[in-house]
Amino acid sequence: MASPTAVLETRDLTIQFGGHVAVNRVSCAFQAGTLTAIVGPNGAGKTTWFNLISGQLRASAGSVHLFGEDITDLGVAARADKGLGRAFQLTNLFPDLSALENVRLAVASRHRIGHVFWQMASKRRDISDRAAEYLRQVNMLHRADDAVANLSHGDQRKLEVALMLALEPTVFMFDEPTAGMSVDEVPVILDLIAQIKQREDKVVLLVEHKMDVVRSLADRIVVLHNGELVADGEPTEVIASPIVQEAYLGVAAEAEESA
Ligand SMILES: Nc1ncnc2c1ncn2[C@@H]1O[C@H](COP(=O)(O)OP(=O)(O)OP(=O)(O)O)[C@@H](O)[C@H]1O
Repeated sequence: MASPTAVLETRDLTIQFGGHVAVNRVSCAFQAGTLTAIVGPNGAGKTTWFNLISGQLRASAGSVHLFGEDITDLGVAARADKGLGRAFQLTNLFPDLSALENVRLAVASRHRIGHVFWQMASKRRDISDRAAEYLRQVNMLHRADDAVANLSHGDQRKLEVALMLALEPTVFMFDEPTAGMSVDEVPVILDLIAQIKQREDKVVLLVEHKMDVVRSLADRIVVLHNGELVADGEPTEVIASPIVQEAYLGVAAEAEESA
Protein backbone atom coordinates (compact mmCIF):
# COMPACT_ATOMS: atom_id res chain seq x y z
CA MET A 1 0.00 0.00 0.00
CA ALA A 2 1.19 3.51 -0.74
CA SER A 3 1.73 5.84 2.20
CA PRO A 4 -0.93 8.49 1.58
CA THR A 5 1.20 11.48 2.53
CA ALA A 6 4.51 10.31 1.08
CA VAL A 7 6.07 12.54 -1.54
CA LEU A 8 8.66 9.94 -2.43
CA GLU A 9 8.71 6.24 -1.76
CA THR A 10 10.87 3.28 -2.67
CA ARG A 11 9.29 -0.16 -2.44
CA ASP A 12 11.47 -3.26 -2.21
CA LEU A 13 13.95 -1.41 -4.38
CA THR A 14 16.75 -3.73 -5.44
CA ILE A 15 19.74 -3.72 -7.75
CA GLN A 16 22.15 -6.49 -8.43
CA PHE A 17 25.56 -6.16 -10.11
CA GLY A 18 26.49 -9.66 -11.21
CA GLY A 19 26.07 -11.73 -8.06
CA HIS A 20 26.34 -8.70 -5.73
CA VAL A 21 23.11 -7.20 -4.39
CA ALA A 22 24.11 -3.56 -3.81
CA VAL A 23 20.62 -2.39 -2.74
CA ASN A 24 18.42 -5.10 -1.29
CA ARG A 25 14.64 -4.66 -1.04
CA VAL A 26 14.80 -1.17 0.43
CA SER A 27 11.36 0.21 1.30
CA CYS A 28 11.17 3.72 2.63
CA ALA A 29 8.74 6.66 2.38
CA PHE A 30 9.58 10.34 2.73
CA GLN A 31 7.10 13.01 3.83
CA ALA A 32 7.08 16.70 2.90
CA GLY A 33 8.85 19.06 5.25
CA THR A 34 11.43 16.53 6.40
CA LEU A 35 15.17 16.07 6.09
CA THR A 36 16.37 12.49 6.18
CA ALA A 37 20.03 11.66 6.53
CA ILE A 38 21.14 8.43 4.91
CA VAL A 39 24.15 6.95 6.60
CA GLY A 40 26.12 3.73 6.56
CA PRO A 41 29.64 2.44 6.07
CA ASN A 42 31.50 2.74 2.77
CA GLY A 43 29.95 0.47 0.18
CA ALA A 44 26.65 0.20 2.09
CA GLY A 45 24.66 1.16 -1.01
CA LYS A 46 23.78 4.79 -0.23
CA THR A 47 24.85 6.31 -3.56
CA THR A 48 23.45 3.35 -5.46
CA TRP A 49 20.07 3.87 -3.77
CA PHE A 50 20.26 7.56 -4.77
CA ASN A 51 21.06 6.52 -8.33
CA LEU A 52 18.01 4.26 -8.38
CA ILE A 53 15.80 7.08 -7.09
CA SER A 54 17.07 9.70 -9.54
CA GLY A 55 17.08 7.28 -12.47
CA GLN A 56 20.84 7.02 -13.12
CA LEU A 57 20.45 3.29 -12.52
CA ARG A 58 17.56 1.00 -13.37
CA ALA A 59 16.25 -1.28 -10.64
CA SER A 60 16.52 -5.06 -10.88
CA ALA A 61 13.32 -5.25 -8.82
CA GLY A 62 11.02 -3.02 -6.79
CA SER A 63 9.74 0.47 -7.58
CA VAL A 64 10.07 4.21 -7.03
CA HIS A 65 7.01 6.43 -6.51
CA LEU A 66 6.72 10.19 -6.61
CA PHE A 67 3.44 11.69 -5.37
CA GLY A 68 2.05 8.16 -5.61
CA GLU A 69 2.97 7.77 -9.28
CA ASP A 70 5.18 4.85 -10.27
CA ILE A 71 8.22 6.48 -11.92
CA THR A 72 10.41 3.36 -12.03
CA ASP A 73 10.44 3.24 -15.82
CA LEU A 74 11.20 6.94 -16.32
CA GLY A 75 14.66 8.27 -17.19
CA VAL A 76 16.66 10.93 -15.36
CA ALA A 77 15.25 13.91 -17.28
CA ALA A 78 11.61 12.86 -16.89
CA ARG A 79 12.10 12.33 -13.16
CA ALA A 80 13.78 15.72 -12.85
CA ASP A 81 10.84 17.24 -14.69
CA LYS A 82 8.49 15.77 -12.12
CA GLY A 83 10.39 17.32 -9.23
CA LEU A 84 13.37 15.15 -8.36
CA GLY A 85 16.44 17.32 -7.95
CA ARG A 86 19.96 16.04 -7.67
CA ALA A 87 22.98 18.27 -7.64
CA PHE A 88 25.60 16.46 -9.66
CA GLN A 89 23.46 15.56 -12.66
CA LEU A 90 23.36 19.19 -13.65
CA THR A 91 27.02 20.05 -13.89
CA ASN A 92 29.67 19.77 -16.57
CA LEU A 93 27.16 20.76 -19.19
CA PHE A 94 28.54 24.17 -20.09
CA PRO A 95 32.07 24.55 -18.71
CA ASP A 96 32.83 27.43 -21.08
CA LEU A 97 29.84 29.49 -20.01
CA SER A 98 29.90 31.71 -16.96
CA ALA A 99 28.39 30.71 -13.63
CA LEU A 100 25.53 33.18 -14.19
CA GLU A 101 24.84 31.92 -17.72
CA ASN A 102 24.65 28.35 -16.45
CA VAL A 103 22.09 29.29 -13.81
CA ARG A 104 20.17 31.41 -16.34
CA LEU A 105 19.81 28.35 -18.57
CA ALA A 106 18.50 26.34 -15.63
CA VAL A 107 15.97 29.08 -14.79
CA ALA A 108 14.86 29.28 -18.43
CA SER A 109 14.53 25.52 -18.63
CA ARG A 110 12.49 25.38 -15.41
CA HIS A 111 10.08 27.98 -16.75
CA ARG A 112 10.16 26.51 -20.25
CA ILE A 113 11.23 29.79 -21.73
CA GLY A 114 11.99 29.12 -25.36
CA HIS A 115 14.09 30.92 -27.92
CA VAL A 116 11.47 33.51 -28.89
CA PHE A 117 10.79 34.64 -25.35
CA TRP A 118 14.50 34.52 -24.62
CA GLN A 119 14.90 37.40 -27.09
CA MET A 120 12.63 39.70 -25.07
CA ALA A 121 14.65 42.10 -22.98
CA SER A 122 12.18 42.04 -20.10
CA LYS A 123 12.26 38.24 -19.97
CA ARG A 124 16.05 38.25 -20.12
CA ARG A 125 16.21 40.71 -17.23
CA ASP A 126 13.76 38.62 -15.23
CA ILE A 127 15.78 35.45 -15.80
CA SER A 128 19.06 37.19 -14.98
CA ASP A 129 17.64 38.56 -11.73
CA ARG A 130 16.43 35.15 -10.65
CA ALA A 131 19.72 33.51 -11.62
CA ALA A 132 21.68 36.13 -9.69
CA GLU A 133 19.49 35.51 -6.64
CA TYR A 134 20.29 31.76 -6.74
CA LEU A 135 23.99 32.58 -7.05
CA ARG A 136 23.69 34.94 -4.08
CA GLN A 137 22.11 32.18 -2.01
CA VAL A 138 25.18 29.98 -2.45
CA ASN A 139 27.52 32.94 -1.93
CA MET A 140 28.72 32.92 -5.53
CA LEU A 141 27.58 36.27 -6.84
CA HIS A 142 31.16 37.53 -6.95
CA ARG A 143 31.99 34.69 -9.38
CA ALA A 144 28.98 35.31 -11.65
CA ASP A 145 31.05 36.19 -14.73
CA ASP A 146 33.70 33.50 -14.33
CA ALA A 147 33.64 30.52 -16.67
CA VAL A 148 32.69 27.31 -14.87
CA ALA A 149 35.93 25.71 -16.06
CA ASN A 150 37.89 28.30 -14.06
CA LEU A 151 36.02 27.79 -10.79
CA SER A 152 37.52 25.91 -7.86
CA HIS A 153 36.09 22.52 -6.97
CA GLY A 154 34.27 24.03 -3.97
CA ASP A 155 32.76 26.80 -6.12
CA GLN A 156 31.65 24.25 -8.72
CA ARG A 157 29.89 22.29 -6.00
CA LYS A 158 28.16 25.47 -4.81
CA LEU A 159 27.14 26.17 -8.38
CA GLU A 160 25.63 22.67 -8.58
CA VAL A 161 23.44 23.62 -5.64
CA ALA A 162 22.46 26.92 -7.31
CA LEU A 163 21.46 25.00 -10.44
CA MET A 164 19.38 22.61 -8.37
CA LEU A 165 17.68 25.56 -6.64
CA ALA A 166 16.94 27.11 -10.04
CA LEU A 167 15.09 23.98 -11.12
CA GLU A 168 12.83 24.35 -8.06
CA PRO A 169 12.52 20.64 -7.33
CA THR A 170 10.29 19.12 -4.66
CA VAL A 171 12.88 16.55 -3.64
CA PHE A 172 16.42 17.78 -3.01
CA MET A 173 19.03 15.03 -3.05
CA PHE A 174 22.42 15.92 -1.62
CA ASP A 175 25.26 13.38 -1.75
CA GLU A 176 28.00 14.56 0.59
CA PRO A 177 27.38 18.18 -0.41
CA THR A 178 30.32 19.67 1.44
CA ALA A 179 32.93 17.13 0.35
CA GLY A 180 35.96 18.94 -1.05
CA MET A 181 34.83 22.35 0.18
CA SER A 182 37.06 24.65 2.19
CA VAL A 183 36.16 25.23 5.83
CA ASP A 184 34.66 28.68 5.20
CA GLU A 185 32.45 27.40 2.35
CA VAL A 186 30.86 24.60 4.38
CA PRO A 187 28.51 26.74 6.55
CA VAL A 188 27.08 28.44 3.44
CA ILE A 189 25.85 25.12 2.08
CA LEU A 190 24.73 23.76 5.45
CA ASP A 191 22.73 26.96 6.15
CA LEU A 192 21.15 26.69 2.75
CA ILE A 193 20.15 23.06 3.32
CA ALA A 194 18.71 24.07 6.70
CA GLN A 195 16.65 26.78 4.93
CA ILE A 196 15.34 24.33 2.32
CA LYS A 197 14.35 21.99 5.14
CA GLN A 198 12.17 24.75 6.64
CA ARG A 199 10.01 24.73 3.52
CA GLU A 200 7.10 22.50 4.33
CA ASP A 201 6.48 21.26 0.81
CA LYS A 202 10.04 20.01 0.27
CA VAL A 203 11.74 16.70 0.92
CA VAL A 204 15.48 16.71 1.58
CA LEU A 205 17.62 13.57 1.38
CA LEU A 206 21.19 13.86 2.54
CA VAL A 207 23.88 11.21 2.22
CA GLU A 208 26.47 12.25 4.74
CA HIS A 209 29.39 10.68 6.57
CA LYS A 210 29.98 13.54 8.99
CA MET A 211 27.90 12.74 12.05
CA ASP A 212 28.02 16.31 13.39
CA VAL A 213 26.33 17.48 10.17
CA VAL A 214 23.78 14.66 10.43
CA ARG A 215 23.00 15.50 14.05
CA SER A 216 22.53 19.20 13.32
CA LEU A 217 20.27 18.80 10.27
CA ALA A 218 18.40 15.50 10.28
CA ASP A 219 14.83 14.93 11.47
CA ARG A 220 15.29 11.26 10.74
CA ILE A 221 18.14 8.88 10.04
CA VAL A 222 18.01 5.89 7.74
CA VAL A 223 20.88 3.44 8.02
CA LEU A 224 21.98 1.20 5.18
CA HIS A 225 24.33 -1.70 5.71
CA ASN A 226 25.30 -4.26 3.05
CA GLY A 227 22.56 -2.86 0.82
CA GLU A 228 19.82 -3.33 3.42
CA LEU A 229 17.90 -0.80 5.46
CA VAL A 230 18.85 -1.75 9.02
CA ALA A 231 17.56 1.21 11.04
CA ASP A 232 15.14 4.08 10.46
CA GLY A 233 13.88 6.63 12.94
CA GLU A 234 14.42 9.66 15.09
CA PRO A 235 18.15 10.61 15.20
CA THR A 236 18.87 10.12 18.90
CA GLU A 237 17.16 6.73 18.92
CA VAL A 238 18.84 5.54 15.75
CA ILE A 239 22.28 6.65 16.87
CA ALA A 240 21.78 4.87 20.21
CA SER A 241 20.44 1.65 18.70
CA PRO A 242 22.67 -1.43 19.09
CA ILE A 243 22.66 -2.18 15.38
CA VAL A 244 24.01 1.27 14.55
CA GLN A 245 26.54 1.27 17.35
CA GLU A 246 27.79 -2.07 16.10
CA ALA A 247 27.42 -1.77 12.35
CA TYR A 248 28.14 1.86 11.73
CA LEU A 249 29.43 4.09 14.46
CA GLY A 250 32.92 2.64 14.52
CA VAL A 251 33.26 3.67 10.90
CA ALA A 252 31.59 7.05 11.53
CA ALA A 253 33.94 7.82 14.38
CA GLU A 254 36.93 7.13 12.14
CA ALA A 255 35.44 9.32 9.42
CA GLU A 256 34.92 12.17 11.91
CA GLU A 257 38.46 11.89 13.18
CA SER A 258 39.93 12.04 9.70
CA ALA A 259 37.60 14.90 8.58
N1 LIG B 1 28.12 0.13 -11.40
C1 LIG B 1 28.49 -0.75 -10.47
N2 LIG B 1 28.94 -1.98 -10.80
C2 LIG B 1 29.30 -2.88 -9.88
N3 LIG B 1 29.24 -2.66 -8.54
C3 LIG B 1 28.80 -1.47 -8.14
C4 LIG B 1 28.39 -0.44 -9.07
N4 LIG B 1 27.99 0.65 -8.36
C5 LIG B 1 28.14 0.32 -7.06
N5 LIG B 1 28.61 -0.94 -6.93
C6 LIG B 1 28.86 -1.64 -5.67
O1 LIG B 1 27.71 -1.50 -4.87
C7 LIG B 1 28.07 -1.35 -3.50
C8 LIG B 1 27.47 -0.09 -2.95
O2 LIG B 1 28.19 1.04 -3.42
P1 LIG B 1 27.76 2.54 -3.10
O3 LIG B 1 28.70 3.43 -3.83
O4 LIG B 1 26.32 2.70 -3.33
O5 LIG B 1 28.04 2.61 -1.54
P2 LIG B 1 28.00 3.90 -0.61
O6 LIG B 1 27.24 3.50 0.60
O7 LIG B 1 27.53 5.08 -1.36
O8 LIG B 1 29.55 4.05 -0.24
P3 LIG B 1 30.44 5.38 0.01
O9 LIG B 1 30.03 5.88 1.36
O10 LIG B 1 31.83 4.84 0.01
O11 LIG B 1 30.17 6.34 -1.10
C9 LIG B 1 29.58 -1.39 -3.44
O12 LIG B 1 29.99 -2.71 -3.14
C10 LIG B 1 29.99 -1.01 -4.85
O13 LIG B 1 31.23 -1.56 -5.18
